[in-house]
Amino acid sequence: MNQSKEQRILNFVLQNAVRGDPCSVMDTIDKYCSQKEWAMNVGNEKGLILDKTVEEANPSVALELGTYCGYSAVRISRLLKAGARLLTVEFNPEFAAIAKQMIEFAGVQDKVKLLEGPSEEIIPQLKKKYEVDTLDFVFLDHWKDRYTPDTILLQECNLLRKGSILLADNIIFPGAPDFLNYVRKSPHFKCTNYPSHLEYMQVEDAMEKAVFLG
Ligand SMILES: Nc1ncnc2c1ncn2[C@@H]1O[C@H](/C=C/CNC(=O)c2cc([N+](=O)[O-])cc(O)c2O)[C@@H](O)[C@H]1O
Ligand SMILES: [Mg+2]
Repeated sequence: MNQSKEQRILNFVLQNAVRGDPCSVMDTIDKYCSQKEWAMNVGNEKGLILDKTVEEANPSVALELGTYCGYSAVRISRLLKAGARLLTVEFNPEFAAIAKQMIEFAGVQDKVKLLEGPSEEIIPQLKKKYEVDTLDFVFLDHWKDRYTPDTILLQECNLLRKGSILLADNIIFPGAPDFLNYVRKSPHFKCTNYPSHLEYMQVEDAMEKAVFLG
């Protein structure tokens, strides 16, 4: 059975990146996806916005929705302080298996916990099953029509505290119009837009930061 694109990306990393070096893994994925096969990793341009936002949040507990191949899980976890952790959620078993290997190869497995399942089921389990009090940082990069319901669910589950930072990918392309409308109209969020470009393409995109005001 011929390999999936995601398997080809992982193999390229295993054969070309430096084991235990997160930057090498990120650069190798970016090289493959810009030169060989496009894939929906956040990429290096929007990745820098992600880096700055993670550094601003300096999270003890971070959540990512939509692990895919693990590119942003590696990107985020490499910046976490000692003892901090990233919980990343992925419901496609094939992608989860790829991401697990990517995270281990990068050497960040001690900081990352990959939770396999749909976000709508996992979010309500975070407090009791995964011993989360509140989330300091949330990266939204899963199906775009899930951004709003999951943001509401995070609030309903009391997982956000005053100052929790949400960062959403793909505000322009593919677009998350209902999410943008929701957070910008809500009195509970202070929003900032970061214009950028779609990963590996000369297409306009943007990220939106939404700080929870309590
Ligand atoms: N409710 C849920 N719970 C858990 N995992 C879930 C989930 N919904 C989706 N996922 C997973 O998150 C990833 C989806 C990303 C959608 N991004 C995209 O569709 C996307 C598309 C483009 N694009 O088309 O240019 C560019 C981008 O940067 C993109 O992020 C996949 O790995 C999928 O299995
Ligand atoms: Mg994305």
